[in-house]
Amino acid sequence: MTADVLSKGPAGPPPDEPVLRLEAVRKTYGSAVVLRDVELEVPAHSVTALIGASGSGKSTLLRCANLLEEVDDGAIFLDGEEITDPRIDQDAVRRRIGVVFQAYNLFPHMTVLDNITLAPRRVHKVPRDRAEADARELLDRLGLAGRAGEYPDRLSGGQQQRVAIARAVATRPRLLLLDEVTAALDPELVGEVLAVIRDLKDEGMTMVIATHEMAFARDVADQVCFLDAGVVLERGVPDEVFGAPAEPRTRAFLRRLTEAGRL
Ligand SMILES: Nc1ncnc2c1ncn2[C@@H]1O[C@H](COP(=O)(O)OP(=O)(O)OP(=O)(O)O)[C@@H](O)[C@H]1O
Repeated sequence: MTADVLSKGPAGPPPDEPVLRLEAVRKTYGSAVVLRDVELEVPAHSVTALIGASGSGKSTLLRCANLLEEVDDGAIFLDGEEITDPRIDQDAVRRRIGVVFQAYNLFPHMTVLDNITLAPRRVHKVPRDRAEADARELLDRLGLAGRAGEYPDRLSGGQQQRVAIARAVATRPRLLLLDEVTAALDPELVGEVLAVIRDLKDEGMTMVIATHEMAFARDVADQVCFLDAGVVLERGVPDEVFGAPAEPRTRAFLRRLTEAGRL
């Protein structure tokens, strides 16, 4: 898919406007500062990987971007529109952002097909026939053809997570946020989920991915941001951040991973 196909025409944002932009974002929980002056730009059709130790603020950043958390200071823009403006219609913003978490959060009493078509039909008012045809096509692409009528508990963790990703992209979001989507999976199921994310990248989906899968981040990301205690300490293309990190704390983080056999 080309940028032309996805652009919003004359009324849309300027072509060089990042899909997501964070300006001096600060987030606290009580007296703890969890995000500190975070700046981030996510260009259209690019993948940003957020890496960093547990507790460094990766999930919080994603939750702020999706307005699940209120920022204390700074501003967040989606296609150039400030979404942290209190006058904004938050539901309308969330309709433009897909989110997938570590826990798949599928509705257990609904079939795979109903899980995927619920938001397109109820929220986006897509007619049932159309929503179901789109969902079946998606399932096909994600290697889940024939699973439409199953209930989630009949599927493996990897299959459930692929359904969760299908559900998130069924509404054709402008931006997809993925938070540790392989963390709950058995190691042998991780690859199938990562393959799906790689396919979405190839189709031009703009994504921000919080991950502990360093090899994947290095392989799939256009930009890697290393978070350390709520600060984006280092950012760059994967070869810079992984190959020649400038900051001692990035080097120490990567060394720990190497020693643990995870890099
Ligand atoms: N709702 C909350 N209330 C209070 N503190 C919170 C809350 N959510 C997160 N925190 C704290 O904010 C900090 C950042 O957490 P966050 O989940 O964003 O880190 P993370 O980098 O995503 O970690 P992980 O890799 O383990 O998922 C942590 O110290 C965490 O304890």
